[in-house]
Formats: sequence, C-alpha cells, structure tokens
Amino acid sequence: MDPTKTVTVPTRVIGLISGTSVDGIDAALVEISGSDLDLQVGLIAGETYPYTAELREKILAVGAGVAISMAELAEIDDAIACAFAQAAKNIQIGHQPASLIGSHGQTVYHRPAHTDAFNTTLGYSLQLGRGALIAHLTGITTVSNFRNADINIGGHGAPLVPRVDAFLLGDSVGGRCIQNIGGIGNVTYLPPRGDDWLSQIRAWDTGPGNSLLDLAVEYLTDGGQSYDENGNWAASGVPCYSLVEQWLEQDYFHLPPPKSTGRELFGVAYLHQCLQDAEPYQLNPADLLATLTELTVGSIAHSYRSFLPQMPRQVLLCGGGSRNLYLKHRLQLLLPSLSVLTTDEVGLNADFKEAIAFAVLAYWRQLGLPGNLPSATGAPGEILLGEIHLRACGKENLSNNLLDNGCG
Ligand SMILES: Nc1ncnc2c1ncn2[C@@H]1O[C@H](COP(=O)(O)OP(=O)(O)OP(=O)(O)O)[C@@H](O)[C@H]1O
Ligand SMILES: CC(=O)N[C@H]1[C@@H]2OC[C@@H](O2)[C@@H](O)[C@@H]1O[C@H](C)C(=O)O
Repeated sequence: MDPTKTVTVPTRVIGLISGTSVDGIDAALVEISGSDLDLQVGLIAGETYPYTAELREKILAVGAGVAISMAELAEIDDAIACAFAQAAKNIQIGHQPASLIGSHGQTVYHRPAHTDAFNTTLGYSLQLGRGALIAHLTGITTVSNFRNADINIGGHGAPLVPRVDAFLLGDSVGGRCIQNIGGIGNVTYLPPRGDDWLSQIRAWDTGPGNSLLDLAVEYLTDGGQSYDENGNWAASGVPCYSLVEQWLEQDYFHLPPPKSTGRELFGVAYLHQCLQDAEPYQLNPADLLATLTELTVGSIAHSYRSFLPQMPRQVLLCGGGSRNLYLKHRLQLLLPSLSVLTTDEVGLNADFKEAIAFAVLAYWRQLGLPGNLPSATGAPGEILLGEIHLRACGKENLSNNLLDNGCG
C-alpha cells in the first residue's frame, strides 16, 4: 500500500505520556489528518497533570528496583491507568470530545536487547498504566503498549518519536537534529527531505537529560527542590572539565547507534558514582550542577560528532530541558556551527511534543500504518505499534463517572 494514498478524515485524538522524569502526565488533545508526508496535527489543548506525591514515590521506588508483590504491582498499574484516564477526561473539558487515545504509560523498566544466561537477545520494556483500564474508564478506544511490537522483532522499542519527528519536522532546506531533553536525552537526525530520505534518518538515546541534574538538586536541597529552574544554579558555578572528560569515557557514550537507555543506567546509583568521583575536586553545589549540566551537553555534542552522517543546520530542542537556558547556552557554545533553537520556534510545541507523538502513533495504528523507524530502533523492519483496546459497549457515559470507579 502507498501510505500517502490513504484516505483519512480529521480525527480528534488524545496523546498521554509520563516520561522518565516521572513529574506527571503530559496530555495533548490534537486534531490529526493526512497520513505521513501530508500529516497535519493541530494542538487544541496541552496540560501536565502532576502525579500525587505518593504515587510518584511508588513509581520511582519500583523503577529503582525496590521489591514489591504482584498484588502491589497490579495496584500501581491500575493507579497509573486511573491517573491517565483522569488526565484524558480533564483535557477534553470545554472541547469537542476525542474518539481515540494513544497512551504511552509510565516506563518502570527498560532493558535494551542483549545476550544473557538464557541466550536471550530480545529487549524488555515495561510501561505501566494498562490501556484496557483507560478504555474502560473513559469509554474511548485506547492504543497502548507501543514498544513491545518493535522489541518482539529484535528492536530496542525506543526511541519511537523519530518517525513522527520525520513527518512533522522534516525540512527540505537543510538537515535538522531534534533533541529531546527529558529525564533521558534522545536525538532524531533528519537529513534534508529528498529521495530515500526516510532510510537515512538516524536516532538514538544520547544519555542523561535532566535525570542526574534533578537527582542532584533534590540531594543538595534535602528534597526541597526538584530541578534547577532555567539552569540558574548551574550558571552560577564553573564546570570541572576533567570530571566531564572522565565521565564521557563511559561505554554507553561510545556505543554506536541504534541504542537506548534509561534510569536503570543514568539513575540514583550513577549519581552516587558521580558524587564519589567529584569528592577529590571539592566542588561547591553550583560547580557540581554546572559539571553535571556539562555532562548532558557534552554527551549530546560528543554523540553528534561521533555518529551523525553529517552535521545539521539546526538543532531543535524539546522536552523540559529546553527551558534550561544555561544548558541551551552551553550546547550552543559546544556546537558553534549550528543554530540551537526549540521546536516552538518552528511551530511544534516543545513541552507536548512527546504526548502529540503518541496521539499520532495511535492514529497510525488505527490506519494500519507502521510507527517505528528501523534505523532508530534497530528493528529489522517496519511494524504496527500498539495494542488496541476498544471502548466498552454502553460505556459512553463512563467518562463522566470516573470518580465512581475507585479512581478518586
Ligand atoms: N524551567 C525549567 N528550567 C530547567 N529545567 C526544567 C524547566 N522546566 C522543566 N525542566 C526540566 O525538565 C524535566 C521534565 O522534562 P520532560 O517532561 O520533558 O521529561 P520526561 O518527558 O519525563 O522525560 P523523557 O523524555 O526522558 O521521557 C524536569 O524534571 C526538569 O528537570
Ligand atoms: C523506554 C523509554 O520509555 N524510553 C524513553 C526515554 O525518554 C527519552 C528516551 O528515553 C526515549 O528513548 C524514550 O521516550 C521517547 C518518548 C521515545 O520513545 O521516543
């Protein structure tokens, strides 16, 4: 089938995701039409709904490897689904309702493909917040569990946003890197649009985004603050370049793409190692934050120099880290030949791009179009992503009754 010939009608879709920062659920209500080269997405509403402190703590604990019973796992899975369903309900208030939800869920574990004692080569990735419950509670058909189909054929199951980046941000004038800086950083390299353009796209996880910075701020303020607003604290310090150089020797940064990572590698234990490495340098808190910011920036610049087929004209930042002005300034200094902008500056909301992407992935799933990009995930081919949970018959009114379903 030629996907550009698919006949489509504008569809109102909700995209939902909570990322590796575990700061809350990003919800985007969008109107989508077209299929790929003619794909059009209009953002109607975007909102972040923070998790309760209790649920956030449980998610972080599970993600950090704290042992829980199967009953507790089921309970957290459903608590997350309830919070996602509530977010879907809230984002529609005052707007025409949506007919489809694409829910990424909450990643609590991600293991890229590898060989172990069982000779396993497939990766493993677990996103909680089951789509069946979201469909049941909202009465809206929900696509979820997007990563598994790609993983099941040998891919990393991540990153998945690159195919959406390609059709929303591809440019015929020059090459672009779309750099997400969430908890983890990931890049999509888009060569200038032309023949065989899709197969030349490259994408991978660059390493830590804000994850180490957020953990360090929490540690330095005894839990009083959760992030370095605009990078002001780091900006008042001086990076220790010897440490950055030492940290950049780490294997992950030298692994050729396709590759993916998560808090399993760049989480609490990694920060503790960084703090230990920093001890001989007696850094003050501002210097430590400047040094960790430089690790994020340095890992991005290093991976562009090592793995991009050619340097792009622009870097378009998105994700919460795009608001870190110090980080943005440092990246521009390390990549002087490129213009460092945000996706906002080319018309795509930088805060809700991932939520928008999962709305598009659900829409593609419904149209029967593939969602992965083999050059990004390492999968041997394109594949349909996501499981479809049909809205329950006679449940149309459920979206008004969420609080009666134990989700209050
Ligand atoms: N004004 C700001 N200044 C500095 N940092 C900010 C600002 N606003 C948000 N952030 C950072 O962005 C983070 C959240 O980013 P985002 O929501 O993109 O992450 P995520 O989606 O959870 O992660 P991922 O993309 O890895 O899944 C916060 O934890 C914080 O570190
Ligand atoms: C397993 C997982 O949740 N990975 C996330 C994470 O956060 C950023 C980066 O690592 C990316 O690979 C991915 O998310 C985005 C949404 C993606 O799949 O494109």
